[in-house]
Amino acid sequence: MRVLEVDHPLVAHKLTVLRDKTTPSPVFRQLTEELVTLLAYEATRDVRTEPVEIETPVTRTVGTAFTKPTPLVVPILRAGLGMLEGMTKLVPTAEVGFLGMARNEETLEAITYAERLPADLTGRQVFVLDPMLATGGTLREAVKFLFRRGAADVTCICLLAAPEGLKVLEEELAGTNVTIVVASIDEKLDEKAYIVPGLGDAGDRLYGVAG
Ligand SMILES: O=P(O)(O)OC[C@H]1O[C@H](OP(=O)(O)OP(=O)(O)O)[C@H](O)[C@@H]1O
Ligand SMILES: O=c1cc[nH]c(=O)[nH]1
Ligand SMILES: [Mg+2]
Repeated sequence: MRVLEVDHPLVAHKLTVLRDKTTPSPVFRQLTEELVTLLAYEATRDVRTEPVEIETPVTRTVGTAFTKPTPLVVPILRAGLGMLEGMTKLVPTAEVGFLGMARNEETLEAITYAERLPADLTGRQVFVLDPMLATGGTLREAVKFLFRRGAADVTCICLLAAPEGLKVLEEELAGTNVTIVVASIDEKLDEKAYIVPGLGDAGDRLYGVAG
């Protein structure tokens, strides 16, 4: 497993506004999209491509195209949905599948309540979108599920990660082809397993408090 913390002033600035508790939902949604586009630029560095011959107005030349099947993007509902637009802007030909997962706030166990993915992911490159990597339980289950379906490699794009959650993933996903791309590795988790300093509940800040 590889972890890449993206160090860029634009990322740091947008993240600061995102963390601010006075930032309202519409701005939060816009900034999430913008941050994902910046992170996706780094996260897609190893996307599979092949040479393609094209004709410019001047001459024939060889360019670059995505290898088929194109990457599969998997936002983890709810909060990951806020990252989808930012990703598909950059990779418009990607296919999109969905995983609905929620962390039980008492047991901290992640449950899967929805799944809409191709049955066979053999050899596929998958990009998982989830803004928060806290205890790591949600991403651990999501990534294991994708490998069981045959995925070749999985890149997770997150806004924030806690060191505790990264440690869990390092241990449980050791030796697998997983990359975590994150805007910031924060300090720690608090007693409710929220990321500190964090940004609060990403799903609630994007979409309002869930019933
Ligand atoms: O690393 P973990 O400890 O598993 O926590 C991280 C998960 O918690 C949040 O989702 P949540 O369960 O709040 O669902 P939501 O997106 O519907 O708000 C977040 O979006 C992650 O999916
Ligand atoms: O800080 C956290 C932890 C889990 N989920 C969130 O949305 N925020
Ligand atoms: Mg939530």
